[in-house]
Amino acid sequence: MKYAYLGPAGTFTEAALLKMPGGASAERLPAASVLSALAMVENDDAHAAVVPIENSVEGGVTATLDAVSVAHHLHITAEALVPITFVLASAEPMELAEIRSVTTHSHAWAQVRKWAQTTVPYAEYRPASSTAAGAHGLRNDPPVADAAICAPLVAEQLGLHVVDRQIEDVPGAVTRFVLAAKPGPVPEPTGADKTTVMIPLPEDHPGGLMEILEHFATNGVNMSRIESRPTGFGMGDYYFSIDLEGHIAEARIADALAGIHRISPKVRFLGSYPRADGKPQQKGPEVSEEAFAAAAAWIESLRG
Ligand SMILES: O=C(O)C(=O)C[C@]1(C(=O)O)C=C[C@@H](O)C=C1
Repeated sequence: MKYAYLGPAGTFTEAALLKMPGGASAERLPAASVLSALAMVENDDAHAAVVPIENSVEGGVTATLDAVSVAHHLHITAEALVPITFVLASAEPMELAEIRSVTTHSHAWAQVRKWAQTTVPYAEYRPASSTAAGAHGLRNDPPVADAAICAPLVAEQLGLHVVDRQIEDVPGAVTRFVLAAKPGPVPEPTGADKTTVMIPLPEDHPGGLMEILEHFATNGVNMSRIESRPTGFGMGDYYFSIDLEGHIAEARIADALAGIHRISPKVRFLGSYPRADGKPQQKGPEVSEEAFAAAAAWIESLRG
C-alpha cells in the first residue's frame, strides 16, 4: 500500500501514519502540503493520505476540513492521535537571546505563542509548510531562519542543536490525524466508532441548525466535534463539519442522517471508522438496535 502524508520525513503526520492500520508496512510518499497529499489519492498515485484534522489547543485544521468536506470526494477510514511536544532547534549552537528569526508550521506556531512572546519576543516568524520542512530549511544556503520549532526526533535525526525544549504553551496537547481514501467499503463497526459528516446549512430556513441538531438529540447521538466553515461559494454560505459518536451501521445514526437529509439534501457522509481512543459508545435502551427493530416491526404490523 502507498500512503501519502504531509512531509518531509520527520513531521508529526509521519508519526501518525505509523499508527494507522497498514501504516507500518506502507510505502511512505511525502507531499509538500495537505492538498497535494489528498490530490495524490484522487490521482491514484497513493491508496490513502494521512493528514492532520484537529489539534486540542488550536482547533480544526481548516485546509483539511475544507478539502475533505467540499473539494475532494474522499472518505475517512481511520484516525490516530499523536501527543505534541516541540523543541527550538538551530543548525549551530546558539543562545536564546541571539535568535532573530524562527520558522515552523503555522499550527505549531499557534501552539507556542505565549512561549515565543516571553522567550524570543524580537524573533520574526517565517512560515514553513511543516515543522520538519522548517527544520530541514536550517541547512539551506542561506538558512530559512536562525531556528526551527519541530519535533524532538527530527532535531535529533538532522543533528541540530536543541536551544530549548518542551516549549508548547499547553502541556499534553494532542493532534488528531485521519486516513483519507477513495470511497470504498466502510470499516466494520467496533462498538467504539466515529462518523464524520458535512452538512450544508439549509438556506432561508429559520431554525435549520436547531432542526439538524434535534435529529441527533432524539436518536441519542453524541457529537464529539462541530465546526462551521464557509463553503467558499458566497457570503453567508456555510457548512457544518461534524463528528458523531457511532457507526453508520447503527439504526440511530442512520435514522438521524435520514432525517437530516430531508432538511439538507446535500448532506455528505465522510466515513465511519474506529475511534483512536477506543472509548465505547454510550447509548440508552430507547436507541438500541432492538428498540429500532421493534418499532419498525410495529409499524409493519399496522400496515399489515
Ligand atoms: O508540521 C507537522 O509536523 C505536521 O505534521 C502538521 C501539524 C498540523 O498541521 O497541526 C501537525 C501537528 C502539530 O500540531 C503541528 C503541525
